[in-house]
Amino acid sequence: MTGTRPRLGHISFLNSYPLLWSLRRTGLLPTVSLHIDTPDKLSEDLVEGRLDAGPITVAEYLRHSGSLLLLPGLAIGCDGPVHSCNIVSKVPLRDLHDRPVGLGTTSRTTVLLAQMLLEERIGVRPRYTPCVPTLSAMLHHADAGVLIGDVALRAYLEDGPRLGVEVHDTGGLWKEWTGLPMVFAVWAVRREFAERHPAEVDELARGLRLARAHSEAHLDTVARDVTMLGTTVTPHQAADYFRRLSFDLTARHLVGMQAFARLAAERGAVPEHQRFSFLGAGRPVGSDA
Ligand SMILES: C=C(O[C@@H]1C=C(C(=O)O)C=C[C@H]1O)C(=O)O
Repeated sequence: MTGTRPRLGHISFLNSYPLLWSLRRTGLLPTVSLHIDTPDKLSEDLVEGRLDAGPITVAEYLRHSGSLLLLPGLAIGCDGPVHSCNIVSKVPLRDLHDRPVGLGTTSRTTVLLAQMLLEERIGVRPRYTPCVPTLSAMLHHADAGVLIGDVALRAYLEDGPRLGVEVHDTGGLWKEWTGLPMVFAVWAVRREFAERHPAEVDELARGLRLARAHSEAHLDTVARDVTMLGTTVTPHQAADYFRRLSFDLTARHLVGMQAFARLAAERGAVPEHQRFSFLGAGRPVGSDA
């Protein structure tokens, strides 16, 4: 890559380990400046211009879509239960009316989805409160909580059953409700950065898609390597988890994202009439990965 090294975000959760595993092997890593953080921070950094490109939680993308271009073929989503975007609860969800529910501060999309599910699907109106994203904090301060990432996965695999709390999978609940895939995060580049550095950004987008495809072709090997992260997740659990996640942004995922955008707009949580603008739309892009 010539001159500019794009400042690229990377999510510090297990869900993004396959991409990092591949970035190390497919040659893109030395051409970028990688910033690893939680999705809330990365989204804010991208919107405020401290990053040039990277993953952004869908709720924040919908709030700032005018200044961003989506990178095709990249997402963190699911088509059914995902195991790491959960409502954990001491009581059945239908008993949460007027009860405190903690919203984990690392999430912007799952916390919105959980509110839709609780209010529009289950029919309760809890009292929401922002909360440190750990299971113990949630259960200490509230009757239920919304958690994402590794702590949510651990709640599903170990802590929930051990502590006797219910773990409700928002990906699964969304699928039962709408029949659609759910997209939690997309990859985007700042529009003005893409206009100033078109060649670098095309190369970045192609390199990321190549890395995604490479990791998808080697998921069992990637899952075996998770033991090096010091996580309690076993390679078998990791392989199952990685296969639940959708890393591609397919036409069906976009339909799911549109449905989420509509419901979010009805609640006044994001602007109405979203148009998703992709990098390369309207002009020929070099060869595709
Ligand atoms: C599947 C996940 O997707 C995520 C959920 C996000 C959110 O709720 O805002 C943001 C980014 C992704 O990390 C997860 O975190 O486990």
